[in-house]
Amino acid sequence: MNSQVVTNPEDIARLYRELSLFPSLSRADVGPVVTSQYGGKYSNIYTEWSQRDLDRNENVNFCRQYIVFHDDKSVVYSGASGNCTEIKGELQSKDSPSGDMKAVVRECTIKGEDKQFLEIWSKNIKMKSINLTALKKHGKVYEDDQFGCLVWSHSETHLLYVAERKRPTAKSFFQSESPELSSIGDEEETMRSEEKETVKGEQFVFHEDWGEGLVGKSRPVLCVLDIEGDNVSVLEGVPDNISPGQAFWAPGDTGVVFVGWLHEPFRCGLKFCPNRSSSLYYVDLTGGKCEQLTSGTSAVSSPRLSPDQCRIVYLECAVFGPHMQCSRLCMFDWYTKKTSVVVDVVNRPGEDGFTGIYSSQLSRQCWSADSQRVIVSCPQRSRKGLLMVDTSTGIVTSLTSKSDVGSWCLLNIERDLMVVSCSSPNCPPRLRLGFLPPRDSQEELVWVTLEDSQMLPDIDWQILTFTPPPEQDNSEYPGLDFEALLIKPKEVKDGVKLPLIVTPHGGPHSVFVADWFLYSSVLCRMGFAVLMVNYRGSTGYGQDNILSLPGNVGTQDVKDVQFAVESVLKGDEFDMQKVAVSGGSHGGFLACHLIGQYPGFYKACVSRNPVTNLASMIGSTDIPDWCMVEAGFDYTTDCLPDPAVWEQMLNKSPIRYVTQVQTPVLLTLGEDDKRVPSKQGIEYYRALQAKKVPVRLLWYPGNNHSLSKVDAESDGFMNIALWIIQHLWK
Ligand SMILES: CC(=O)N[C@@H](C)C(=O)N[C@@H](C)C(=O)O
Repeated sequence: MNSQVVTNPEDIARLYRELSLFPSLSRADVGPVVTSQYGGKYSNIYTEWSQRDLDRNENVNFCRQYIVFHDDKSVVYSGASGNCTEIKGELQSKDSPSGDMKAVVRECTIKGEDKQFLEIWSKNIKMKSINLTALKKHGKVYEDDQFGCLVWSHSETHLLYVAERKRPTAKSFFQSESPELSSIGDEEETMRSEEKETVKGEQFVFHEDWGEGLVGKSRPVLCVLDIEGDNVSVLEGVPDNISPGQAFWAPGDTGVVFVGWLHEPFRCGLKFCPNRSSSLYYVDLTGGKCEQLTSGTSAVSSPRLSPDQCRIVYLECAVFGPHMQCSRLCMFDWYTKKTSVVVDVVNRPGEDGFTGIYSSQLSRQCWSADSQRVIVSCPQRSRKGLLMVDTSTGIVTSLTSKSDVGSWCLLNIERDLMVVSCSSPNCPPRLRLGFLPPRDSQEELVWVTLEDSQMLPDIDWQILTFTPPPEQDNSEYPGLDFEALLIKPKEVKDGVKLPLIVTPHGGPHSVFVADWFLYSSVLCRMGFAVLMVNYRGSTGYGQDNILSLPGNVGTQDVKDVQFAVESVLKGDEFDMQKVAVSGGSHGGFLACHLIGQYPGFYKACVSRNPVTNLASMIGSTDIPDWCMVEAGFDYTTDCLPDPAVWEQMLNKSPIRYVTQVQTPVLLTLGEDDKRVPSKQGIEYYRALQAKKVPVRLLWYPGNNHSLSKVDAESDGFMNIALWIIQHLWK
C-alpha cells in the first residue's frame, strides 16, 4: 500500500527542529496609562515567552515589549517596541502598581555558591540588591505557580513573597566544634551565633514535601521586605498546621490574604490536584492575628481582589474525590465578610452550552475595571474559551464562542484591556489584545493581533463527537457523550491511507483542547493522523461526566477510546493495519490496557510513565488518594490497606491483561517521577520481557513525571516516531 510517511531520521529531526521553534506565551503585564505630549494615551505591554533551544538543551525565556495607543475603548495603534531580550537568572519579577519601580528575585552563582537576591529597580538604576541568602531569614524563595508570589503593597513600600521556612543547620554528633575564640570580632560572632543554631542528630531527618513538581517545597512562610528599612521579616501568626501561598495585600495594606493548605496528617501531591483541604486566611500585620475566611471544609485556590478592593473571587471544589472537578466561582465580600457562590458546579450542561468552570488557576488579574465582572479562561468541551462572569447575576457569557480558534488563554486584564494567547492545532500561539465592552453594551469585542505566528496550512483538524453504544452507557450517569480531536495532513495522495496514532490524555480528569501541540503537529507533518480522545471522565463536559469514571477505570475509558478508534476507522481514510497507541500517565495506563484488551489491534504502543498497577502504586505515589478514588473507593487519610480494595485496584490495572499483549511497547520513564514512580513502568517491562513481547525502555535521569526537559522531550519524540515506524511497517 502507498505511504506518504517521512521515515528518514534526519528528515524527522529536521521537522522537529523546525516546529519546536515556535515559542509559547507565559506572561503579559499591562503598564500604567501614559499621556503623550500630543494628548494620545498609551500603555506598555510587557510579555514573557518560552522557547526550546535544542542546541543549548534548555528552555530559554525571553521578553518583548509592545506599545499600545488606545482611547480606553479601542486600540488605535499598536506595535513592538524593540526586539526580544533573553531573561537570565530571574526567578520572579514584578513592576510596582505605578510602574515607577520593578522588583526582581534573582538567583546567581557566586564563587560556586547559589545565592538569591531581591532587587529594586527605579528608572535606570538598581536601587537595592538585598542578599536574601546572607540574611538567613528563610530558605529558598518559591517561584512556582502553586504557592509563589511577588506582590507590591498598594503603598509601594513593601514586597510580599513566599519562601521555604528556615531550617537550623544539622550536623553530626561527631563533627568537631570550632575552637574557643578568645577575643571575638564581627565575623566570629556570626560564626558563634550560627553554631548556636545548629542541631545535632537531625542530618538525616526526612522532610516531607508537596510532591511532584514541588520537590523540596515543604514548609512555606510568608515574607515581607520593608523596602525603605531594608528589613525582611517572616510573618507570624500563620497556623502551624498549614502551608501558606498565593498571598496578596489586603485592602489598605493592613495585612495579608493567602491560601493555606492543610499539611496534616501528611501532604498529598498538589500538582493537577486542586482537591486538597485548604482555606482563605487573613493575617493582620500589626497584631499577627490570623483569621480563617472560608469554611475549611473545601479546597480553594486563586483568590483575586477586585480593583475597588471590596471583593475577592476564588475557585472552590470538594476535598478528595476526582483530582480535578468542576469548580465553583465564589466571592468573599471584604466588608460584610459574606461568601457567595457566583457560579455553581454544572452537573449537566444546559441549552446555553456553558459546561462549568474547569480551572485551578485564574489569571493574575481577572476583574473588569468596574469590579463587576470576572474573566475566566477554561475548557468548554474540546475548546478553551474566554468566559465573562457577571458577579452580581452569575450570568456567564462566552467571549469567544463565535471564533474558529481552538484555544484562548487570558494572560492579563487591566483597565478592561485583555491580553490573550490564542492557538489551534495548526497555529502556534499568537498574542492578541482587545477591550472588554462595557457591561450591558451591545458593542462587539474587537481583537487586535500584536504578535502573529505562522499558520500551518498543511495541518487539518476537527472535533468529532461520539455517543457510546447502549451497552456502554453508564447506568448511573446515562446519556453522556464524548469527543476527540482528529489532526491529520490536509493533502493526502491518491490511493494513500493514513496511519493513525491514537492518544488518550492522562489525568484521567483532564482534557485535550484544540491547542498547539508540538508532538502532534510534527507527527502530522510526517504523514500520520493523530486521534486525541477526550473519553468520558474528561473535564470540560460537566461534573457528571467526570463522576462517571471513578470505579470504571480500565473499562469505560478503555471502551470509549476503542469505540472512537473503530468509528474513525469505518471511514476509508485510514489504514486499519497501521494503528498505534501512545499515552502518558493515565494515558499510558489506557495505552497498556488497550493493547492488553484488544490483542494485536495496535501495531505499536508507547507509554510515558504509565500507571500499570494501582495496587502497587498506592504505597509509593505522592497521591495515594488517586489510586483509591479511581478504583471506586472513598479515601480518608487514616484508611489502612484492605485486601478487598487492593484486589479491585489490581483488577482494574493493565498488568492484569499483560499476558494477552502482542504489541511491541516502548516505555519512557523519568527517574525522579514522584507521581507515577518509575517502578510502575519497570513492573510492566519485566512482565513483557517474561512473555517475550518486544519492549524497549528509555530511562531519563533528572526528569520527573512530565519528561519535559528539552533533551528528554526531543529524544523521546525521535524514539517514539522511530518505534512506531519500525513496527507499523514491519
Ligand atoms: C492526577 C494525576 O497526576 N494523575 C496522573 C496519573 C496523570 O495521569 N497525570 C497526567 C495529567 C499527565 O499527563 O501527567
